[in-house]
Amino acid sequence: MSEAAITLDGWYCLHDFRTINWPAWKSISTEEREQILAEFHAMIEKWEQTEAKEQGSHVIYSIVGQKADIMFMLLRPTMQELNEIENAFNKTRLAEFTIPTYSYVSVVELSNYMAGESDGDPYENPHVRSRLYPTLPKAAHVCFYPMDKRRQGEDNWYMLSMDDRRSLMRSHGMIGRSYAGKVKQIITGSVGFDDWEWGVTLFADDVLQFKKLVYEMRFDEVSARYGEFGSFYVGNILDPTGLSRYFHA
Ligand code: VOV
Repeated sequence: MSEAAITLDGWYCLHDFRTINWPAWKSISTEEREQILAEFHAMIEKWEQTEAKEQGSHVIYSIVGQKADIMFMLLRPTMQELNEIENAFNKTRLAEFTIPTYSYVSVVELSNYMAGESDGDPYENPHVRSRLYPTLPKAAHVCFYPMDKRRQGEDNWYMLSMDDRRSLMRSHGMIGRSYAGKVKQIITGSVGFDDWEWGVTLFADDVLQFKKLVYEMRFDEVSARYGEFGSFYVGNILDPTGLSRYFHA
């Protein structure tokens, strides 16, 4: 048996995709819409308080194309809290005008492929902590997709030695690092939680950098040979003002 990678696991993560029932939303009065949005904004204020206390984080994006209209990405210390938020949203009036379209459950993950020698508990290391328990960037754009590492015939990631995987991941990391300041990645592990092995969430102010990064990685062995990918979702940030504009009928 190959040596398993050791993961460090941080906050639990829910990507919640909804489609808006625009005809139903437009059919109600302006006054009713305002009441519904006030209830929704009050819920977001609570999320903001949680984020300010560094007990979780969230972002909301408008999704481009027909796979979904809106995405909530939520980070919380426990799976229970994620579920409570999901249920609380489902009980708001606004949820009556949304149709769940896709969701992804995972946990922020760091693997030990690039870990250097360092003493002590990594969970006490401030740099590691900032990656495991991140405040999500409020970047202009997001790109989300789930992925697996292939297990087919000669191309079985899970049969490679630790040294081989480490060397492949080093090359991956070098490409990633050349996008420093342009793209920020949050890798969430979902083995045992959802249908794919990882969720990849990328943040950038220049949307074209997603295409450049993902394309460049396609030629790198770890993606070219071992990467399998699900559907891609790309979106534009919705801050509180943007949200009000978004729901303005
Ligand atoms: C901004 C770019 C960027 C950077 C800097 C970066 C760096 C790194 C490092 C250093 C490491 C390993 C240690 C750790 O930190 O966990 C990883 C790990 C990982 N990555 Fe990555 N990645 C990036 C970006 C990046 C992208 C775009 C993708 C999708 C691949 C593609 O082809 O579409 C990806 C995937 C992953 C995955 C699935 C893992 C876990 C693999 C495993 O088997 O455990 N990643 N990644």
